[in-house]
Amino acid sequence: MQFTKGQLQKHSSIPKFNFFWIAKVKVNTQAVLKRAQHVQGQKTPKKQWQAAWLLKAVTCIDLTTLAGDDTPSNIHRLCLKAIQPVRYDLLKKMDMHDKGITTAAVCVYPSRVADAIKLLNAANSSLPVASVATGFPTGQTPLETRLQEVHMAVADGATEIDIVINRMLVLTGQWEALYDEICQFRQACSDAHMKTILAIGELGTFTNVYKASMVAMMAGSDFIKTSTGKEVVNATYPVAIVMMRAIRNYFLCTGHKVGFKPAGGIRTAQESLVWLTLIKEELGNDWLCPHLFRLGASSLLADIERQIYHYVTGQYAAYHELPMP
Ligand SMILES: O=C[C@H](O)COP(=O)(O)O
Repeated sequence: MQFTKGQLQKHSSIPKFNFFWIAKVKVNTQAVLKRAQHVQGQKTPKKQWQAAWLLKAVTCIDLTTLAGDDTPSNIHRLCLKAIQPVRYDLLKKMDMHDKGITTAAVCVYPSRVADAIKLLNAANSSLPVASVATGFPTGQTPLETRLQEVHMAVADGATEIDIVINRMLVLTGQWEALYDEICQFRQACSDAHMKTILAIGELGTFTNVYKASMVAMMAGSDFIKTSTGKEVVNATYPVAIVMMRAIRNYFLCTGHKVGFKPAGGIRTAQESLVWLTLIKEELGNDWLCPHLFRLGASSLLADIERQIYHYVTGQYAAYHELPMP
């Protein structure tokens, strides 16, 4: 299940930096923590409803590999898994084999974009290739280098770019400079879908997370994303609530829907159900689709397929029965 270019929402004109939207913000930490605790304690769907939600989660995954030892061969295996994320016979038993279920995208380093494009073209697949860029994961390279990286990933065929923000600009309160930098990334992305990674584990406070979310959206991000997966703290529910409230407020102010991508440390099917519940409750059903919600994960799919196997067969799969990339 893929989205077309037409479904990707682009800001028709990038709104100007509006200091008023962030000037007096103060996040109520206790209220956020209480809400996060509540959502984790809620019951999640069971039986066939759980299986349906898990398939929905699969279609929202950016299947990721971001490792120093990535090679063309593991990128090829990743792409094949993204094209057929759940075993055909399991989908057939669920009568879902002809529904075009794929992950939302594959996500790789810029140097591996060409490998992914090559395999996907050979497999006649139009699955999007996302690439991290801008000095991922720290963003600590000169601006020119970061911009060049975006240009190169786009030139190699990435249609989605996951940029990282400059945390120094957040921690020193330089909001307008942060806006200017993200606007430059937006321009460099051209028609590519831009997901802005806040690296929430390094922003210090919930208030900074809210402000950075707002600035990233003002600068034309299609998605805001929690983390690189390389920080000590990655996707957490309290931070997600702060980011989702920023998305909601931005929508109320502008009428523009920005997507949300939690990433980093999401490994179990049960967690994916909590994420889907949270997005449904905080932002509504419109966000329950790959063009407004992604799960950035390298190993989540393995557990989801395992749970689907259990739902279909009543047994847990041995490792060799569900090969992973
Ligand atoms: O953007 C995706 C993350 O880097 C994946 O993190 P993970 O390996 O903890 O699933």
